[in-house]
Amino acid sequence: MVKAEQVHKSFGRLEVLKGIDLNVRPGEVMCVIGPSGSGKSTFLRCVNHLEKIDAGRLWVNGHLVGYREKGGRLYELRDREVSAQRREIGMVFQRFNLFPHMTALENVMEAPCGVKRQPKAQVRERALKLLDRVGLADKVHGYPAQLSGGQQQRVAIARALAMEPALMLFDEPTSALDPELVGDVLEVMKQLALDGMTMVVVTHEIGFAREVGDSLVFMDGGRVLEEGRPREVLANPRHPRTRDFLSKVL
Ligand SMILES: Nc1ncnc2c1ncn2[C@@H]1O[C@H](COP(=O)(O)OP(=O)(O)OP(=O)(O)O)[C@@H](O)[C@H]1O
Repeated sequence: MVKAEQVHKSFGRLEVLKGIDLNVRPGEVMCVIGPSGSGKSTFLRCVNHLEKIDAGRLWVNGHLVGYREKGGRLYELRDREVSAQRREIGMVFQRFNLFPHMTALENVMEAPCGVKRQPKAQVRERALKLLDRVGLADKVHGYPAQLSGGQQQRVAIARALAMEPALMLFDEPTSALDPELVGDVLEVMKQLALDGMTMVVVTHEIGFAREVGDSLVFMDGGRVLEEGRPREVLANPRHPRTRDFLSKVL
């Protein structure tokens, strides 16, 4: 589902990813932790075609990101090919990015996907089901300003799911929330994982990583310094930088 081989990415002279090797198999949940500026978001953005990698190879949902391989040569993808591949990926950000002038239902119905070509009644039906799935059946006509941060984030998750993605990316989805609202969002994410969704989750929620993650990755300085089963990494971090980081967040 996601396979990174020696992925490098720089912004000008700042090298942000310095040879990332990672593998997320179908149905797996990979949680990524690490200090601020370690390259976690940049990696997710590369997976979602929002940034171009400088070197290495990155496969997402079976496609080589950004390129088509033919006869041993690489050809850059056209915009519509990139769009088609991006529709197989749902992404949820720290900030919910909802349209403020649209209700929860309208926000989910607006999801950028092939669904748009379906009859409106069908799109609406599906959006209602998704809002029910994230526990917001009674809030479908609420505007973002009338919803709590946690409810807005659950609308954002429903909107990402409307594309029927094969892969969900979460970039610190609970960091902007008041502590008492975090649990509901994590519960929705846990349910998704139990339903078999493949997920990459950048998070500071160590409890979620321990309980739900199939693997835990520690990134620092643009490198993966440690990767393993969450319980093993958390109980017995091998790299001193992982140990140091965990001692601050646990
Ligand atoms: N578009 C950009 N242009 C220039 N520099 C960037 C850009 N995006 C990210 N960076 C820099 O790349 C580095 C890694 O940023 P990134 O957001 O990937 O880190 P992170 O581990 O997700 O951090 P945080 O936990 O604070 O979100 C930072 O130094 C950041 O300032």
